[in-house]
Amino acid sequence: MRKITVFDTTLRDGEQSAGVNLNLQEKLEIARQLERLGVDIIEAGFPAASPGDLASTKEIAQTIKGASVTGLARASKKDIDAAWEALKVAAEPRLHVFLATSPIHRQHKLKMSKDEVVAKAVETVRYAKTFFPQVQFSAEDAGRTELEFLREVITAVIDAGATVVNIPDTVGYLMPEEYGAIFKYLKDEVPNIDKALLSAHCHDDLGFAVANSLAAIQNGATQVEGTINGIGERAGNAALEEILVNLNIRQDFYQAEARAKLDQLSRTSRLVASLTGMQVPPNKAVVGANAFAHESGIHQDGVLKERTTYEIISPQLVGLDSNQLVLGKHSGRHALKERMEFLGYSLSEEQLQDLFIKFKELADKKKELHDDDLVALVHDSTLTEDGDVFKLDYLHVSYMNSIATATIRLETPSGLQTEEAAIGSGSVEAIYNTIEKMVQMRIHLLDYKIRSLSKGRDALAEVYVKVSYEGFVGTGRGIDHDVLGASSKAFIDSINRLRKMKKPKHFIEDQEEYSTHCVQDSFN
Ligand SMILES: CC(=O)SCCNC(=O)CCNC(=O)[C@H](O)C(C)(C)COP(=O)(O)OP(=O)(O)OC[C@H]1O[C@@H](n2cnc3c(N)ncnc32)[C@H](O)[C@@H]1OP(=O)(O)O
Ligand SMILES: CC(C)C(=O)C(=O)O
Ligand SMILES: [Mg+2]
Repeated sequence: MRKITVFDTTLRDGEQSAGVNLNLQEKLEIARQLERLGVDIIEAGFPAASPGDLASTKEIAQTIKGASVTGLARASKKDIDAAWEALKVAAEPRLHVFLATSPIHRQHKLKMSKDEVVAKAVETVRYAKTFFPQVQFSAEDAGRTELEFLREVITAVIDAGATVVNIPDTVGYLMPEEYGAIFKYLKDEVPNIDKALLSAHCHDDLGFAVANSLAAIQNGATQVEGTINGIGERAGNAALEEILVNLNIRQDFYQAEARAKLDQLSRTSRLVASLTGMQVPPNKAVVGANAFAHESGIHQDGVLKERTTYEIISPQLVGLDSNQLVLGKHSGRHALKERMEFLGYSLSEEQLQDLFIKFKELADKKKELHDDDLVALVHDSTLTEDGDVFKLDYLHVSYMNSIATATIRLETPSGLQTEEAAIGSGSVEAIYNTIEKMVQMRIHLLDYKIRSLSKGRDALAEVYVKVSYEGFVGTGRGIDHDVLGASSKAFIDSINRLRKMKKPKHFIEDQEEYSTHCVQDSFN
C-alpha cells in the first residue's frame, strides 16, 4: 500500500477565499484540529504577506507538534527570510517556495524567459536550503506549462535540494486524464524524481479538483494538497475530506493510504465552516448536512433492511453518530413504523395505516416532520379512532371590518355532511359559533390555550379547550398546521367527548376535579 502524505493548506490557500480573514486565535484553533485530524503538513500562512501572517505562522509552528508546519514564500530572499523568522521555531523547519513556469505567467506576470525561470528557481531552492532542511518547490501553473520545460525545471530544483516538488493545476484547467498524464510523464522522464516527493495541488474552476488529485495519486503522486471543505481562491481547492474518504472507501482501486483519522472529518469541517463563515452546502459530499440523510421511502426501506443498499460511507467513519432517516413527503411506512417504535409506540397494522394517511397529508404541507409532529399525529388518530364522532371536513374563514365569518362543513356521526356559516368578532369566535349552530348544543368555552408543537414557521399548532355543556365539563385537543384548523378540531373534539359521557359515571359537581379526570381519561 503506497503512503500518501497529506498537505493541508486551509490556513493559506483556503484563507485566500474572497471574504475570509482568520485571526491568530482562529488559525490556531483550526491548526489544533488539523493536528487531531492527523494531516502530515499544515501550511500555516504566507509570512511575507503581513506581520499578522508571520505572527500566526510562528505561533502555529511553535504550538503544533503532531504535524509538520510550513509557510509559503515567493522566489525571493525577502520572502524566505520572513518565512525563516516564522518557521525556525518548528521542530523540523519546512519551506514552500513557488515560481510560475507556464508561458502565460512567464510572459505577462513575471516577464522572465525560460532560462531566467530555471535560474531563479534553482537560486531560490539553494538559498532556502541554507535554512530549511525540507524545501518544497511549486511550479505555479504547471498545468499549463510545456511538459519538456516542466521536466527541466523539476530536474533542476531537485538537483538544487528540493525535497518535495509540487505540480499545481493553479487555475483548475485540466481534465483528470491530462493531469494524471503529467505525473506519469514526470515519473518516467525526470531522472532524479526518486529523490523528492511528487505532490498534487488542484483547484476547482471546472469542478475537477478532487478527481484531478486522485488521478495524480493513481499516476504516482505521493503527496496531495487540499483544504477542508474545499475552500480557497475562486472556486476553491480540492476538498481534503473528499480525497481522504475516496482513498479509504476505494482503497481497492487506489492501493494507497493516508494516516489521517477520518472520524475527525465532520468536526473539522464544522469548525472551518463556522470560523471562516463559508457554509457547506447540504448536498456536499462527505460533510454536507444531507450526506447521510435518506428521505425517500424506497431508500429508507432499503437502509433499514441493510444499510449498504444506499450508503457507501458509514456515518461513523467521518465521526457522525448515525445516518438520518428524514421523514417527509417521500417517506414510506417502514421508516414511519421504525421511528414510532423508537419513540415508544408499537402500533397495530391498522393504526399504522391510519397514522400513515395523516402523516402523508401533513407531509404535503410541511417540509420535514419532527418527532413532536409524529407524537401529535398518533395522539390525534387514537382520539378519534372509535368512530361515532363529528369530523371537520371543510373550513373557510374571512375577516373584514372587525367581523369574521366562518363557513364549516362537518361530517356527522351518522356519516352525513352538513354545512353552516356564522359570524363572530374574531375568527375563533366565528368558528365556535358556527359549530355550535351545527351540533345544536349551547356550549360555554371555559378555557382556550394554544401552543406551537415543533420548531419553525411551519410548526404544528396545538389547541386545548375546556368547555361546559348542561353541567358537564369536558376538554378537547386539536392539532393542525393552521391555528384555526387546530382551534376547530379542539372544539369538535370536546363536543365528541361530551357526547360520549355517561351521566352517572362522569357527572361530578366539582368542575376542577371533573376536568382533571377528563383530561387524564382522554390523553392517557
Ligand atoms: C497561486 C497562489 O496561490 S500564489 C499565492 C497567492 N497569495 C497571495 O498573494 C497572498 C499574499 N500576498 C500579498 O500579501 C502580497 O501580494 C505580497 C505582500 C506577497 C506582495 O505584495 P506587493 O509587493 O505589493 O506585490 P503585488 O502583490 O502587487 O505583485 C506581486 C509581485 O510579485 C511577483 N511575483 C509573483 N509570484 C512570484 C514568485 N513566485 N516569485 C517572485 N516574484 C513573484 C509579481 O511578478 C509581482 O512583481 P512586480 O511587483 O515586480 O510586478
Ligand atoms: C502556491 C501554489 C502552490 C498554489 O497555491 C497554486 O499554484 O495554486
Ligand atoms: Mg493554490
